[in-house]
Amino acid sequence: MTSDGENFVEKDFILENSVVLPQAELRYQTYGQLNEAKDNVVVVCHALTGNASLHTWWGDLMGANKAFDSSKYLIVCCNILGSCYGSTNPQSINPETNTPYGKDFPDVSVKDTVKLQLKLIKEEIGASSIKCVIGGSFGGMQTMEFAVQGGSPFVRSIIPIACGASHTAWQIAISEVQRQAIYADPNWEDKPFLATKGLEVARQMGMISYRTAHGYCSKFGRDHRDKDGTYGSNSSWQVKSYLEYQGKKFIDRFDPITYVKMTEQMDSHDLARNRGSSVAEVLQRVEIPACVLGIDSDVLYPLCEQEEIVEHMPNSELKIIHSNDGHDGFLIEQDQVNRCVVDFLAKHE
Ligand SMILES: CC(=O)SCCNC(=O)CCNC(=O)[C@H](O)C(C)(C)COP(=O)(O)OP(=O)(O)OC[C@H]1O[C@@H](n2cnc3c(N)ncnc32)[C@H](O)[C@@H]1OP(=O)(O)O
Ligand SMILES: N[C@@H](CCO)C(=O)O
Repeated sequence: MTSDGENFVEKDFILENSVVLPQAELRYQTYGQLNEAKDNVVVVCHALTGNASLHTWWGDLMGANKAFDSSKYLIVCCNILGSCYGSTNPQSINPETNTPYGKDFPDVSVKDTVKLQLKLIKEEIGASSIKCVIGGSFGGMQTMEFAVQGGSPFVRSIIPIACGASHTAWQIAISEVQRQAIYADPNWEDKPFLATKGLEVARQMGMISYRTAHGYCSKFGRDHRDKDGTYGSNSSWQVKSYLEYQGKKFIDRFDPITYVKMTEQMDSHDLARNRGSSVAEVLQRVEIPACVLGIDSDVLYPLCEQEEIVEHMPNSELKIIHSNDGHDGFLIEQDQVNRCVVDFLAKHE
């Protein structure tokens, strides 16, 4: 049984920074049914621009005997608080002003998103425990946070993919230049939802960081549009055309303020913040089984970050996804991801 997507609503939701969201809505979609013991829930967390419709972006992992087998599990895919795919976000109406929040949308952290997702799983879904939490990139950050915040025995296992224990200076830098592109748009000051040129450029930068030199060179080479093969002022590199296309496509599904706020939310990722110990100590306390997936060509969240997690988490193993395509390998190499998830879930039935 598949839901069309529903919203979990929490009144007066207190954020980590003490700001209160009068109405915090979280979009989610379910596949399958809760068993009698209420312990067959698999939670899937999506990446930066993803959504709760799991089948639209990880479809090859769904079906009989695959990772997300809805005849065995109740699969719950949760949106991120602040995302423009159905949850409360900068376009939502601020009940205090009856106008969209816009830039006044409060800062939401990964801890806040997971706090709300945990409430959804406990109060609305009614799970007695979660069999496994799985996610890549920003979804991996939420997965790690589930393990720490949800704790054992409620969260029984995790599969974080292509992420680290905290957002590093490298990742913050890459987020920041994307935000700077948006701030440089002439509309950002007074009509920020219309700062779409900046958003296009931000997405183009993102699309470079999600891939590799090898991937770009083998896909586009030095091809340009001039049919006669000459290079001149009217020619356009194929890679330029690709990035422009990706930028244009993106502004139909995202807005500049949400992009700024969502990338800032990723930057908040730090398992150790306000937990009175180092990242290593926090990881050492996560004793549940964990299968940590890294992509060998990922330049954005390099393998050393997944190795660090496995070094400290006592019951974890590292599996490597082989790809020429870098960070987006978790979306592209679906067969490899599927195999790792199926094997891990079978081992920890
Ligand atoms: C887990 C999550 O939450 S993320 C949610 C899903 N993420 C996304 O959708 C992010 C955006 N999409 C992507 O990043 C990618 O499409 C992936 C990862 C899903 C798949 O990657 P790929 O199959 O390698 O697609 P690729 O990056 O080549 O893009 C293909 C598109 O570029 C277009 N394209 C390719 N070359 C060119 C070119 N030279 N000029 C113009 N356009 C081009 C294609 O026509 C195609 O268009 P379409 O998407 O409208 O069909
Ligand atoms: N392609 C992914 C990359 C970020 O992990 C997205 O757009 O969400």
